[in-house]
Amino acid sequence: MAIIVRMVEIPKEFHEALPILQKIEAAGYEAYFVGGSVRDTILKRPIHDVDIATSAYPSEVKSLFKRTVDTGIEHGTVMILDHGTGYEVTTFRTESGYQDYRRPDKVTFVRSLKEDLKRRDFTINALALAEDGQITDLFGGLADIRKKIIRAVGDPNERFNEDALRMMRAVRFASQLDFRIEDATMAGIKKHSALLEKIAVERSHTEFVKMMLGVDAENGLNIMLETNLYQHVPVLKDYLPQLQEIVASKFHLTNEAQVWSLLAFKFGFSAKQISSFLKKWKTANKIINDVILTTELLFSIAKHDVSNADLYHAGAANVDNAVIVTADQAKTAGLQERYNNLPIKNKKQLRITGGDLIKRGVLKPSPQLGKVLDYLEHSVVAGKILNQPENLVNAAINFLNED
Ligand SMILES: Nc1ccn([C@@H]2O[C@H](COP(=O)(O)OP(=O)(O)OP(=O)(O)O)[C@@H](O)[C@H]2O)c(=O)n1
Ligand SMILES: [Mg+2]
Repeated sequence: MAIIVRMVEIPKEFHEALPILQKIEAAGYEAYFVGGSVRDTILKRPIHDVDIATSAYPSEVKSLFKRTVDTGIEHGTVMILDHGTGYEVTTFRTESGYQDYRRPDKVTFVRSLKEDLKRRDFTINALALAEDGQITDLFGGLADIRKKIIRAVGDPNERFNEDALRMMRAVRFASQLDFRIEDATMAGIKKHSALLEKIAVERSHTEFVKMMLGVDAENGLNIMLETNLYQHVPVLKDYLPQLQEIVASKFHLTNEAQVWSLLAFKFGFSAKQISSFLKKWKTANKIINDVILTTELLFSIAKHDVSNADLYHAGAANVDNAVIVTADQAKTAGLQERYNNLPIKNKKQLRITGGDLIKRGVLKPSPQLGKVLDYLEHSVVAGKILNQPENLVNAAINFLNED
């Protein structure tokens, strides 16, 4: 049955898991490495999760090993802890139902590798690697990797109806791997783009961010526009001209905060708009905060008017973010150095405390105290007062006298 196209050397990331495959095979079943790790092996890309598929049923897998955990038993996944850090082994399966466009109503365990590979999303993800280095390629995945093509396994319409997230995965792989999406697959995405709305925002979020961080993100974003996928994720549909502008620019982002900051800046969003935008995308609060600070700094950079207070307020990480998003050395020259040379980086570095001011009799405990400390903080950052206890005390006294 198997069309064996190629032998590869088993990468070191798989070595620890080899005894698992050998044990399953010694018991008379089949076992393979599958999924993204096989694709990445051939592409010589770093391997993260190692997935194993087998013809043995979950109960049979469990009987072969001492320590197992039912991590996803209802869809056939058992984690094996006998060898190394723990590996997930999933029984070959077919899926049916998909009434909600995201998960099958029914999973059927099968003994045939072919049936298992047939239900996978793209040919490049439908390869199986045996313990001896043989690759089973039933759908032309190896040729597609060589030609840098993302092609649905079988009928793209069926694949996208089964799981609409796969449309975002296609775009993400196009960007991450610098691949082209094959015509029928592309047509399938155009036709079914609206199904993306059935998918939990968190899942689209993950794929969107991975896409924007890929080597060919401009192309990924462009495919979202061409296929109308952008109309079926939160907020983007109202900003086509701005998105086209981003597509036409060159950007190389390195973290999630930068992704959202680039969009928020181009969309001209205020802090309040950023917050509402990113809540719709279910973004973590820490990221929202960084995006607000980075975007504010981006506006100052665009106006060629960056004060020390702006840099101080943004903080080191967001100064770096703004420099990367701006992607124009002429506009950001010296900003990071200016940040590093700020007299203080946060309020705690002020060489006087509220308690000190009270002890020295500058003022009594009162709401005034906070105002005085804010004034000292801002004046030190602006370079108007030296961060030395005596200078700070004198400045506090003057401030109170003027007030
Ligand atoms: N919607 C999906 C998700 C996954 N898969 C299959 O399950 C494998 C593992 O899925 P996952 O780890 O989510 O993706 P990877 O392709 O491994 O990509 P990554 O490198 O990002 O993990 C995929 O390769 C693919 O064969 C699928 O057919 N449809
Ligand atoms: Mg994976």
